[in-house]
Amino acid sequence: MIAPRPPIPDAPLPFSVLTGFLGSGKTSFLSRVLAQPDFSDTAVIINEFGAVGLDHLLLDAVDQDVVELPNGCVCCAVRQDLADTLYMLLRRHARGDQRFRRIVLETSGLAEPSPILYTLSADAFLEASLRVDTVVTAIDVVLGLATLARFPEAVAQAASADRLLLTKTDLAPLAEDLRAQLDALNPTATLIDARETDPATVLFGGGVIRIPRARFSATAVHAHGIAAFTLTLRRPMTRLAFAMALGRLAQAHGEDLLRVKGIVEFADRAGGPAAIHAVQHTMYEPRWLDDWPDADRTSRMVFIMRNLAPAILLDAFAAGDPAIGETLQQGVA
Ligand SMILES: Nc1nc2c(ncn2[C@@H]2O[C@H](COP(=O)(O)OP(=O)(O)OP(=O)(O)O)[C@@H](O)[C@H]2O)c(=O)[nH]1
Repeated sequence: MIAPRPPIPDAPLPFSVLTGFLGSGKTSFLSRVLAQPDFSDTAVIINEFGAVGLDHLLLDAVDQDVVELPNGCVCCAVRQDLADTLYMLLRRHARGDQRFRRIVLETSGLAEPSPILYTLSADAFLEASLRVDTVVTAIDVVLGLATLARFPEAVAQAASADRLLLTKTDLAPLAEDLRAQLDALNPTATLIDARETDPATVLFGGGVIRIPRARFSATAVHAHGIAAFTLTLRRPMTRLAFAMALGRLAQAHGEDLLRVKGIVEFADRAGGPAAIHAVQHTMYEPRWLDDWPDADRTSRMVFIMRNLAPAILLDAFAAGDPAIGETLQQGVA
C-alpha cells in the first residue's frame, strides 16, 4: 500500500548536502557539526557505498536518529530510496514523531551532487517541502590534487559545491597547485578551512543555492571498476598480524585500494574494538572505542577498490590463519 503524501510544511525545511571523495573527512566533520548544541534538531541521512553501513556507527556524539541509505551510491542506485527517505522524514515531521528543523545528507564518497539535487527538483512535493541550502564538498588537502586527477566523481563534487571544505590542514597546508585546480573547477565556491571555521556555520545559512536548476543532471558519471567488499574476521587477530595484512595490501595495490574502514577487535588488546581507517596509501591511527557501537560484535571492514578481486583480501589476511576471513561483495559503480 502506498503511504499517503504528508502535508507540505508551512515553511520549507533547509536541506544541505555534505559530499567529498572517499575518506576526505565528511563523517569526521559532520560529527563536529552535530556536537554543536544548536544542531540537535537535525535529521541526518547517511549514504554509503556498500551494504554494510559503518558511518552511522562511527559518527560521534549523535543523539538524533540517523537514517542509513546503504548499498549503492545516492546519485544513482539509491536515488529512489533517497526520495522515499525524505518522504518518510517529512511524514514523521508532520506527525510530530521526529522533531527536526533541517536535514543533512552525507553522501557516499563516490556520489555526485547534481543528480541528487535533480531528484529533489524532479518531485513537486519534495521541491515544495525542502529548500536546498548549501552543497559542501570536503577536499582532502593531502590527497586532493591526485584524487581530482584520477576520479571524475571528485571533479564533479568540487565543481558543484557552494563551499569547498578543506580538510586535513593539520597534516599539510593548501598547496598552490591544488588551490589553482579548485579555482579552475569552481571559481565562485567559498574555500573554508575545516579546522579554522566554526562548524556551526558551514552546512547551513548558505541562503539560496547557487547552482542554476538547468545544471542539475539526472545522470552520474562514474569511473568504472570500483566495487565495495566487506571482509569479516572469524576470530580476533593480533595488532601486528592485522597491520601486516593491511601493509601487504597497501604495498601491492595501494593505488587501487581507495578506502578501508571498519570496526575491529584485537586479540592482544582488552577493552573495546577500534575504528580503522585508511585512505589510498594513508593509514590513520586506530581510534579505540569503549564498546561496540551496536549489537553486532563481528569485526568487519569495508574495502572500496578499483579493478581488484576480493580474493586479494582473503589472501592478505590469511597468512597464519587461512580461514580467518570471509568476503561479501556489495556494490559496483
Ligand atoms: N589528521 C586529520 N585526519 C582527518 C581529518 N579529517 C578526517 N581525518 C581522518 O581521515 C579518515 C577518514 O575520515 P572520515 O571522516 O571517515 O572520511 P569520510 O569522507 O567520511 O569517508 P567515507 O565515508 O568513506 O567517504 C579518518 O581516519 C579520520 O580520522 C583531519 O582534518 N585531519
